Amino acid sequence: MKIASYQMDIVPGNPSENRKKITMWAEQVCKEQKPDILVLPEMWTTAYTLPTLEKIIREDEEDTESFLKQLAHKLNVNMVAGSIAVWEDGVIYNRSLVLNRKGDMIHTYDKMHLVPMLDEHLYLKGGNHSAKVFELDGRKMGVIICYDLRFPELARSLALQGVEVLFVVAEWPSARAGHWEVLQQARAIENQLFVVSCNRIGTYDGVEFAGRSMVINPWGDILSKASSKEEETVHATLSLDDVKRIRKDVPVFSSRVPNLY
Ligand SMILES: NC(=O)CCC(=O)C(=O)O
Repeated sequence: MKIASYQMDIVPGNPSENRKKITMWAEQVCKEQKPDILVLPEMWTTAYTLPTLEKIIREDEEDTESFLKQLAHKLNVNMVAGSIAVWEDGVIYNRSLVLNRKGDMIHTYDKMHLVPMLDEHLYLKGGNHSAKVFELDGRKMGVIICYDLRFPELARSLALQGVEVLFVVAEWPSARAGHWEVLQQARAIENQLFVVSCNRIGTYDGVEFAGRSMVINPWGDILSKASSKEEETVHATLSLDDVKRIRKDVPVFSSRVPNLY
């Protein structure tokens, strides 16, 4: 299974420019590499333009969900389309979207842990539905959003639902870049699954973002990793049978004693 993760800079508060960037990138990467899954970062239509987010979303002249459906269908590619700010019933959610090759929206997830360090809780509402598994090309996967990475219980609950690939879509700041790398490896090792991340680069409102998007195998090895400052695509081919093999060699799941903790 071939992955292409787009470590991009985001034009703040300008959904149409960001849609254009993604169209150009997706068309090129699909033509040259023929990936099975494209991955985008967190809040890629707007960046963290939190105080003006509602205005930006309401004035956006195109529906991003329809845009993504058309793109996935046209390119015959699955998309873990990062997350976007969605205005619904008077509140804003940070919502992750997943589409299959036919352009069907097969999964959504609203970020449940809002990040206090970026004041997200002052402007957004946290999701109150548990994270669920989705299937792309017949394999079980899950997606979490940025700060969610700090909560091992969430990744474990997805692993227990059978997830083999965990996507982490992010706008993770450089100030905590060390945590970004180690936590991804920890989630991959403890849950014996692939971790595929997509972080943004660039700076907004004085915050510099860390890049370093990566793909990690279920043993914890980094298969592919982007730089900290450049727009680039992280490519990797996932051998999904490694999940079963590693879980057999180190049988963590059958050694658990959840009644004791
Ligand atoms: N966008 C985010 O959720 C950032 C998370 C973060 O800065 C951290 O966990 O540290």
